[in-house]
Amino acid sequence: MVRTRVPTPHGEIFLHLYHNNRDNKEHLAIVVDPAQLLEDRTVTVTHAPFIRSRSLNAVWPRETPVDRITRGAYVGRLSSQSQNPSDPDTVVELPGAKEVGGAPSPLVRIHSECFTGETIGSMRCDCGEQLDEALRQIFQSRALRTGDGREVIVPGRGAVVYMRQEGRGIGLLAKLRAYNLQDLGHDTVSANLMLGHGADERRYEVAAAIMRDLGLSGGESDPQRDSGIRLLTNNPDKVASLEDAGVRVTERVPMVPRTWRCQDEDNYSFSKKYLRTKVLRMGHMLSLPPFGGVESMDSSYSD
Ligand SMILES: Nc1nc2c(ncn2[C@@H]2O[C@H](COP(=O)(O)OP(=O)(O)OP(=O)(O)O)[C@@H](O)[C@H]2O)c(=O)[nH]1
Repeated sequence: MVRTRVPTPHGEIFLHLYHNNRDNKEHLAIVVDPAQLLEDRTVTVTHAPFIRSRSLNAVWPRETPVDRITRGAYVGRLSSQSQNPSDPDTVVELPGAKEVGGAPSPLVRIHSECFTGETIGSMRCDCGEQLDEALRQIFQSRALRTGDGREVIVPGRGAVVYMRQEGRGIGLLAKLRAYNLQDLGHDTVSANLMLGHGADERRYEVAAAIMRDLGLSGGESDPQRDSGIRLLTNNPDKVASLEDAGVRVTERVPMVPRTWRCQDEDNYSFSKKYLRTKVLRMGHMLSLPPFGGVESMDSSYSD
């Protein structure tokens, strides 16, 4: 596993790159945890547990300090406290302030690769905006009240686990073929089935393993410190598959498409069939907007 640090307009994020023995892909975790950057000691923010990779921090047999630095395990800039995943419970303190409780659980998005939506801005789907919106929400700070009545701003924290599962797992070439079938009038589910694929071929065991490695599975040995995660998704299969794989999801946070939030009917026309298919054929947990009319759905193919 390799980690690197990336400054962004929002702040800094850590990229963790994972290899695995299930598929031949390099999956990513995009980790937002301000505790990792904490150097200003006028405000002490510690979290329980830290979003910290177990496999990265483990010392490998016979590795030299240089080996550790190149694979990203060098953590010299961090405090000894923030390196220790068994630190005590979340405490947010200002000098003289009492303890602050109720810091929210980390916010996590399991995001599937979409070259067309994320890289070239295709409006056939909402994948690009979902990635941006997930990071925006993860970075979002919260105000909490201290025991002595003051407000403390707690920086947002969480992760995007970025899975290389292009086209719901069928790959880019098959997805482009599916687009051609969609242009002939079929919806996303039928197009996949006509190509001999499943409606959704994604699996989530590798994502769950990455979350376990980051301490985000809710499987901490001490239940007092185990806050579980809040998961950003509308997809019931994703929630069920992660829970089956041992991840404790304490809250599902919906992702409402931008065109629905902004009642942007013009741009909704590009993704209308895609979004309606998610709700009507894939069971995504969203209420359709009261505008945009009705697009005919395929019924000739079923799972
Ligand atoms: N096969 C196929 N895949 C698509 C299409 N459009 C986007 N995708 C892929 O769909 C995946 C995103 O999945 P979605 O079903 O949109 O959303 P989700 O991740 O299941 O659910 P949320 O967590 O609620 O966003 C990415 O891998 C995209 O590449 C399409 O028309 N056909």
